[in-house]
Amino acid sequence: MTETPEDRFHVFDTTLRDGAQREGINLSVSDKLAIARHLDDFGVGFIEGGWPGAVPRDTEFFRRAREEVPFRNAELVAFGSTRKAGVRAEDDPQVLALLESKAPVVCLVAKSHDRHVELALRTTLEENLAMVADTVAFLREQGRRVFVDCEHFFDGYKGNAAYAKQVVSAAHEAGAEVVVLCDTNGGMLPDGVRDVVAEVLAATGARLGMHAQDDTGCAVANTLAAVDAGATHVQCTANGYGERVGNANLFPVVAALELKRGMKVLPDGALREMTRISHAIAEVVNLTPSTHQPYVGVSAFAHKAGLHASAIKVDPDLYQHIDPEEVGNTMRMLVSDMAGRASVELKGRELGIDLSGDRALVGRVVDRVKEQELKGYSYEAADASFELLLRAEADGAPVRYFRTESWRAIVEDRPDGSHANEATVKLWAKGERIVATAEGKGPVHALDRALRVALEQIYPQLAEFELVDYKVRILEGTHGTESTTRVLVTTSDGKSEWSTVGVADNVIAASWQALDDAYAYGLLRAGVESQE
Ligand SMILES: CC(=O)SCCNC(=O)CCNC(=O)[C@H](O)C(C)(C)COP(=O)(O)OP(=O)(O)OC[C@H]1O[C@@H](n2cnc3c(N)ncnc32)[C@H](O)[C@@H]1OP(=O)(O)O
Ligand SMILES: CC(=O)C(=O)O
Repeated sequence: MTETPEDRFHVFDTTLRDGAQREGINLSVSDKLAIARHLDDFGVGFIEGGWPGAVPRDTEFFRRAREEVPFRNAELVAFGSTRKAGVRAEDDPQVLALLESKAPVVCLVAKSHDRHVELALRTTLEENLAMVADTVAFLREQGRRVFVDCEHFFDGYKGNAAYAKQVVSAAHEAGAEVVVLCDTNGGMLPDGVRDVVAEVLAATGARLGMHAQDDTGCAVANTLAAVDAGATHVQCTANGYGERVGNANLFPVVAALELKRGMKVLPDGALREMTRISHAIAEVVNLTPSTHQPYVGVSAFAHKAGLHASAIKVDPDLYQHIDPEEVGNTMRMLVSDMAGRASVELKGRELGIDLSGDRALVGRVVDRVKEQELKGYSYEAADASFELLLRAEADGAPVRYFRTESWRAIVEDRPDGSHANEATVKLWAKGERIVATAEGKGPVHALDRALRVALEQIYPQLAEFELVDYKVRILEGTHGTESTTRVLVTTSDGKSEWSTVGVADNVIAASWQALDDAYAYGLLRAGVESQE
C-alpha cells in the first residue's frame, strides 16, 4: 500500500500558539510570519498559527500567511475550541472564524476531564460529548482536516478513565484524524504516559498524538514515551517555549526520534539545520538562546574537563553522544584551570595552531592558565586572550603593538548631576612616544577613545574595531568595593567578534587590560606585524 501524507508521522509545531503563551513573548504578525518560514524550512508537517477569531493578531496572521508564505513542507493549522454548550456548531462565531481563517487543518481543544466539564464549562458530560462530535463533524463537512486536543486528558483519566475515553471515541468517530492526549498541567511522568497511551490506543483504535507541558521537566521524555506506546503525532514548540515553564521542546524531540529511534520524521538534511533554526527563532522572539539547550546550545558540545579532552583527542565519540555536525552544531574546547595538556592541544587545533609536537610548550601553557585563573582570569569565555597567552609562551614574547607608559582616567561629578569623563594615555608605538586625551560617556569609553586617537594614525585598522559587549564581575563579593574585578570585552571588526579578559582590583585597570588584549588580537588577525 502506498503511504499517503495522512499516514506519515506528524511533527506538529505550536510555537505560534502555545509558544506565544509564554510570559515575556509578544509576537507581532511579522514575527509570526518569520517564525512560520523558519519552521517550514526546517520541515515540520504542521504549524499551528494561533486562534483566529479570539486573538485579532492571529486572525491577521492567517490572512497574511495565506498570501505571503509559500509553505513547502507544512500545513497551516487554526486552533480553536469546540462549540459552546447549547449552540449549533454552524452558528458559533468562534467555530466559523476557524473556517474563515481558510487554514486547511483545524485543531480543536476539547474538555476530556469530567470536573472541567462540570466546573469550567458548566454543562453536562453528555452535552460536552455532543459539542466535540458536532464541531468535528461540521468542520469535516466543510472540508477541513481535524485534530482534537483533549485538554487535561491525563488528569481526567485518573479520576474517570471511562469518560476520558468516551471523549476520544466521540472525536474519532466524528472524523477527527488525530486525537491528541494533552498533559495540560504538565504533571505526568513517562511511565504513566506510556501506560495511558497504550490503554487508550487499545480501547479506542483512534490515531493518537501527545501534547506535553514541561512542569515536571519531563515534557520531552513524556512525548517520547507516548511515541513508544503508539502515538504517531507529537506537538512541540521551538526551544520549548510555552505557557508557564514551557512545552515539549521540538528540537530534542525530533533529534531523538531520528537519531535515537531511527525514525524519519523530517525531510532529508533538516537536522543539520537545527542549530541555525533554533537560534534564528530565538532571535525573532527576542530571547537569548539558551546556551545549555540539548543538541543546539553553544555549550551542548563544549568540553571543559581535562580528562574529557584527553579522551576526545583519541576519539570525540568517547565523550559525545552524537557527532555535533548531525544537528548543525560544533565541538568546542574550553580552556580553564580544569584543562590538561589535551585541552590545550585541541584548543590550539581549533585556533589553527598545531601544538602536537611540543609537549614542553603545552605543559607551560597549562601551568600559566592555571596560575592566571587562580588570580581571577577566565579563558573559557575569552578565546582571544587565551590565544595571546599561547602565542606569548610559544614565541617567548608577548604579541605587542604598543607599550604603555601610563594612562589616567578622570570622572568629574558636576553640580548639575552630570558627569564628565576624560582619559589620557601615554604610549610608545613604532619607536614614537604618543600622548592623547579624549572624553567619553564613561571612563572606559574615554580610555578606549584616547587609545584610538593615539594609535589610529599608526594602525588604521583600528577604525574598524568596535566594542560590542562589556561585562563586569566582582570576584570576591565579601570585600565589597575593594573586590577583585574581572572584565570581559567583546570586540567586532564587522566581520567577526573576539573576546578578551582583564583582572585587577580596579575596574578601570581590568578594563584597560581587556582593551589592550582586544586591540592586540584584532591587529594580529588583521595580519599586522607585532612591534612596539
Ligand atoms: C490549554 C490551552 O492552552 S488552550 C489555549 C488557551 N488559549 C487562550 O485562551 C488564548 C485566547 N483566548 C481568548 O482570547 C479568550 O479567552 C477567548 C476569546 C477564547 C474567550 O474569551 P471570553 O469569551 O471572554 O471567555 P473566557 O476566556 O473568560 O472564558 C472562556 C469561555 O470558553 C468556554 N470554553 C472553555 N473551553 C472550552 C471548550 N473546550 N469548548 C467550548 N467552550 C469552552 C468557557 O466555558 C467559557 O465560556 P463562558 O464565557 O460561556 O463562561
Ligand atoms: C491544548 C493545550 O495547549 C494543552 O492542553 O496544554
